[in-house]
Amino acid sequence: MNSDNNILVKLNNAGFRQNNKWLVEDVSLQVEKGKIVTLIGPNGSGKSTTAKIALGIYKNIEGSIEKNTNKIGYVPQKISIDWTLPLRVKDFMVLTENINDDQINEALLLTGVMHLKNKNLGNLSGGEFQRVLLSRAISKKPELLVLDEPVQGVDYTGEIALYALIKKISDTLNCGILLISHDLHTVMTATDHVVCLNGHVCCSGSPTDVAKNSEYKTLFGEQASQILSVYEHKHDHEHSDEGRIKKN
Ligand SMILES: Nc1ncnc2c1ncn2[C@@H]1O[C@H](COP(=O)(O)OP(=O)(O)OP(=O)(O)O)[C@@H](O)[C@H]1O
Repeated sequence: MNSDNNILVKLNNAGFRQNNKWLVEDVSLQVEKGKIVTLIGPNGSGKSTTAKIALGIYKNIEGSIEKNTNKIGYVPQKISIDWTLPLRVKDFMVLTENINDDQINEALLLTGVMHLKNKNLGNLSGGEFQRVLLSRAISKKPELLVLDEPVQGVDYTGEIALYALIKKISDTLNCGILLISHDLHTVMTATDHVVCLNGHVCCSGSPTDVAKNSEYKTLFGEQASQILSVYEHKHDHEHSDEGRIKKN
């Protein structure tokens, strides 16, 4: 899976400056088919800017970007909707995407919200709305999916379910996902590679490696790395030569 053929987008020392200010600089990362790469970092650390660089939204970037697909789905961080207008889910889906009813149905089925197809957008819960946004983004079966904080307005249980759904989408469509998240706790469960930003790349690697990294601990506090204990396999015993368990 790690061959160059699988690389969907690659940033090489990429950065973006505006009005003589670096929004983010020197970011190198790649997203491959079927893999989830997560950007974490404090507010204003350049996560959305990095996602927009990967999407090719900014011109005149520093460094370079290699994009090997144009089949891209995007859930932006902010979306402006006039909530007073009656707008059904199925109408919303076709507002920006040229898709037919079969594509709408397939996307809504995958995200588990088929039953909301004729519901008014304004009546959805936070979690339901995020699923509709995901449905719209996957309706054309993208190879690359960029999700900027897709668990906004969702409670803790809902967050876990949404991250599980994102993993399911990655597995089902075999698409690469660039995910932005504030949520260190749940993100650890469904990501292959983490890039920790603070205007530049502070550290990157597997979730376990990043959580142990001293720069990560400085940014998020010692407590943040303790969350890993929930996920790490605690080997509290030894095995005898015959494979039997010897308690420590
Ligand atoms: N269009 C813009 N013009 C000028 N500065 C900008 C612009 N967009 C973002 N910035 C600044 O660039 C920096 C990085 O912003 P960015 O939105 O990428 O951070 P972020 O990590 O996604 O933040 P958050 O977690 O708060 O969403 C911030 O200091 C922000 O104020």
